[in-house]
Amino acid sequence: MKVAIVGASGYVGAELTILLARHPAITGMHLLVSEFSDAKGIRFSQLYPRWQSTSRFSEQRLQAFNGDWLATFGSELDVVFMATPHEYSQQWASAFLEQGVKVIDLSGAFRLNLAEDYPTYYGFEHHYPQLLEQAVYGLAEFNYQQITDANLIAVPGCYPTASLLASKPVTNANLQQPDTHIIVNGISGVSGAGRKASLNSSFNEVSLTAYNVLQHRHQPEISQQCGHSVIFNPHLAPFKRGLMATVTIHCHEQVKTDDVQQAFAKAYSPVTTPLVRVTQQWPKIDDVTYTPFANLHWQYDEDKRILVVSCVIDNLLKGAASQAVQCFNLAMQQPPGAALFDQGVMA
Ligand SMILES: NC(=O)C1=CN([C@@H]2O[C@H](COP(=O)(O)OP(=O)(O)OC[C@H]3O[C@@H](n4cnc5c(N)ncnc54)[C@H](OP(=O)(O)O)[C@@H]3O)[C@@H](O)[C@H]2O)C=CC1
Ligand SMILES: CC(=O)N[C@@H](CCC(=O)OP(=O)(O)O)C(=O)O
Repeated sequence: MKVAIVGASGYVGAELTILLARHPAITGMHLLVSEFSDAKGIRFSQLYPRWQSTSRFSEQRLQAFNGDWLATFGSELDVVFMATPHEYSQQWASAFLEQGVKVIDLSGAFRLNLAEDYPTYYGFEHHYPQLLEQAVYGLAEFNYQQITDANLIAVPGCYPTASLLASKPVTNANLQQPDTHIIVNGISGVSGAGRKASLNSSFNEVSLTAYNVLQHRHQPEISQQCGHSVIFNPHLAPFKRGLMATVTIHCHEQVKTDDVQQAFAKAYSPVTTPLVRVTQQWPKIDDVTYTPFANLHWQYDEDKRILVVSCVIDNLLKGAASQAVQCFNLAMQQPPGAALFDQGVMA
């Protein structure tokens, strides 16, 4: 199969380049950047020397992407991965779909159901409401059937991935008290903000802080996918990679510890969902960085009917690139662990 990665110079695109190079079914890969990118024409390994001589496509040059490129090379592609800004993904996805290319988009351009939410949460008008209807949400552990049949896959955001892995077993089993909010406290490393320089993500400026409280674009995404009202408090922390979401859920009066146990056992098992591990202790970010795994642990107070679930992921892998590869494997009828793990161990 032949694939392209648009945004291959960015953090997420670079992780994808390395993961997909390990994929046995991929025979060709185009690495693309924006038309006026500083990275245009240079080799991937010059930008990311860590991968020099270690990966199949790392000596390839980054090419400028535009309409001419698409007209010349689009028809030879099976799948395009868009690791680009939201507005840019929104603008280009339909052109790939028209050429018969499956689109796996890692931005937020196709994650929300309603076009009218885009100006509020993303700051632009959405011009493709029909694609919002068509897009399948790529949370692989829950939407595997729809992903298998999809042409346009919206890979979840990093915070929503950890938040939903923690909360969906509970909301799918209807254990939550209806007239309450699910409260999500999220903490992300700085790579969550992407590679581009900005004052807020510069080394001397970052110190643990809440940000975008009550207005972050991931709040409607989490709420839409778990079907319950959510309060989302994101925090930025001074480490490079990794993300934790700790979720507090008020359960209804019939809920016992056994019900919670059964809800998580139904959602996750080492055989059917090997990338999600329910652990015996509270998970740490270092348990999962540089891996495609999500680790989670929960505790329930039967008297107060309060359930707390904490989930950790690598924001660039399970929160983006490796989850996109899970979607690729489902959509292209590949083994679920291809390029990701072999019997539970990183490939
Ligand atoms: N970082 C994270 O933890 C996560 C990020 N995401 C999403 O993934 C996407 C990529 O994020 P990330 O890698 O962090 O961001 P980066 O800023 O690191 O990379 C962005 C990439 O997009 C390219 N790009 C920018 N503008 C254009 C354009 N007009 N045309 C074509 N390419 C363009 C850049 O290339 P160049 O500037 O060289 O042209 C670069 O390769 C974003 O939508 C982000 O929201 C999703 C989940 C997690
Ligand atoms: C630390 C940090 O800045 N994180 C990013 C989230 C990155 C991500 O996963 O989200 P999208 O794909 O929705 O952009 C933020 O809060 O905007």
